[in-house]
Amino acid sequence: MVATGQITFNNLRKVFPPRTETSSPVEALHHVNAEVEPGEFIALIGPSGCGKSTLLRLLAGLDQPSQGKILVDGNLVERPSRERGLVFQDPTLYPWLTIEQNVGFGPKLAGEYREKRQSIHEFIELVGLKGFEKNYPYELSGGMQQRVALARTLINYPKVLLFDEPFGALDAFTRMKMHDELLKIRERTNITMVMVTHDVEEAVYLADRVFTMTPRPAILKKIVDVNLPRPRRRDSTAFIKKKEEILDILNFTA
Ligand SMILES: Nc1ncnc2c1ncn2[C@@H]1O[C@H](COP(=O)(O)OP(=O)(O)OP(=O)(O)O)[C@@H](O)[C@H]1O
Repeated sequence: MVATGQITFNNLRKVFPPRTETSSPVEALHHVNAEVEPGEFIALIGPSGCGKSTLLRLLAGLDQPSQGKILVDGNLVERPSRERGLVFQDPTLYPWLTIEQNVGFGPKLAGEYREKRQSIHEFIELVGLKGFEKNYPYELSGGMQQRVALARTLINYPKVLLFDEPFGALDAFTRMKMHDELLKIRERTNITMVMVTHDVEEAVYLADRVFTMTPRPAILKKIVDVNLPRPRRRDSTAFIKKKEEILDILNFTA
């Protein structure tokens, strides 16, 4: 099987035009160059407003770079595609549809519901929601709703999964559980994952490499290889050292 989900950021720059006649253009990304290997887990971390979401939106094809380009498996990213699934902090499920119908919504629109019926159930099981197929979103906890959002994206068999602070609204215990679920899904699917996070611990727990970004205009300051064996222990000396290394790069004292 050919490994897919390789990403190239090539001299990427994004400048937003001035909002008013007296304001200046905002340079959100300044010549970002990087490669992501198929199946890699990348965390993007940096201060608020530094351009992390902008980078993710460009990768999703929701916006266009001012200069440079993004390639996925050698193909130019020009528009959104089911090959690049996006998961936000807010799961935005359809409240009037059951879990099964939410996950099957995309396939239904594409006229593929019958072919994908089995996959819909497999993905619901994969995210740990077997038995909740007929429930409605309001009957689920925040963490469970986020799992539905994940299953709804996975049903498209994306090559790349993009996360914008997906667990930011969850309590600490649920978040830790979701981390392990996500790593299990990655092991099973080998999908490349790119996650924007504010949480250094989350980045070190999940990622193979952490891209640290500077304040505006965001440049990739340093790429940190996490290089810790899995499963990772949050209380191990090596884990704590890695967190400190990243906090140092971001100019925070640990
Ligand atoms: N559509 C837009 N028009 C003008 N400026 C924008 C637009 N989108 C983002 N920006 C600006 O670009 C900069 C980067 O924004 P971005 O949302 O990417 O930051 P971020 O690192 O994700 O922030 P946070 O961590 O707070 O979510 C900010 O200064 C923001 O105000």
